[in-house]
Amino acid sequence: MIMNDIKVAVMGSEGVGKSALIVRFLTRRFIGEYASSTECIYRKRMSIDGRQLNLELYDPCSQPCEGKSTLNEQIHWADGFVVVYDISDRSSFLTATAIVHLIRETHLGVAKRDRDTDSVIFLVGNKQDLCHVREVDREEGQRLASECRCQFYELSAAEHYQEVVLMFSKIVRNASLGGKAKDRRRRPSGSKSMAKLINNVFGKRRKSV
Ligand SMILES: Nc1nc2c(ncn2[C@@H]2O[C@H](COP(=O)(O)OP(=O)(O)OP(=O)(O)O)[C@@H](O)[C@H]2O)c(=O)[nH]1
Repeated sequence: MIMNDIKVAVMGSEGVGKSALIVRFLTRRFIGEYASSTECIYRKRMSIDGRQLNLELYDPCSQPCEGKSTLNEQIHWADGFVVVYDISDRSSFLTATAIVHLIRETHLGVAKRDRDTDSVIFLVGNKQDLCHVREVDREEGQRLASECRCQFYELSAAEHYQEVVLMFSKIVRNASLGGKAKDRRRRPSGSKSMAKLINNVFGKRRKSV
């Protein structure tokens, strides 16, 4: 049986809940405090539309660490992108905006050949359960998604399970359909973190919940 490798990068500024979303998807659990001091790739075997897929999920670490990949390397590596912000943190939305634009720019050349690129960038407003301290309106997320031709979700890794699973399943399916059995690219590796630079530019603020 032919196995397809699907690579999905989960991106966004520190503390938006990237690890929480991934862990929710992979284990069904919400793990509140999750120590992630290294970037890592999670692997999962999935069956989508009767096809067997090997999913690789890339979870960057926001702290500087040895051998960390750059945002550009992550973008080149991945077939699909989940760009996460925290609806209660406006600066994380600015970071997500910058990342989405960077992905669009990087993939523009590819997009001419491959029209499916639009369906492989998912913009996710996480921590929907914190809507009483919301700083980013749902409409703003929707607007960015339609401007940049991404799919849009508001979710809560803390409270939703089905929605999180559906979101990941959908991006894996879309990435596998767009897949022109990509010439396998290198794994993310490198030294400088573009994510860090973007965070610095927008001046991030860590919020306790
Ligand atoms: N209320 C609420 N808190 C959440 C949610 N998702 C994550 N958190 C909390 O947000 C904090 C950061 O979550 P992480 O999953 O570590 O975020 P991250 O984006 O992986 O962060 P880094 O690894 O530092 O990049 C933790 O305290 C989580 O418990 C959510 O949906 N709702």
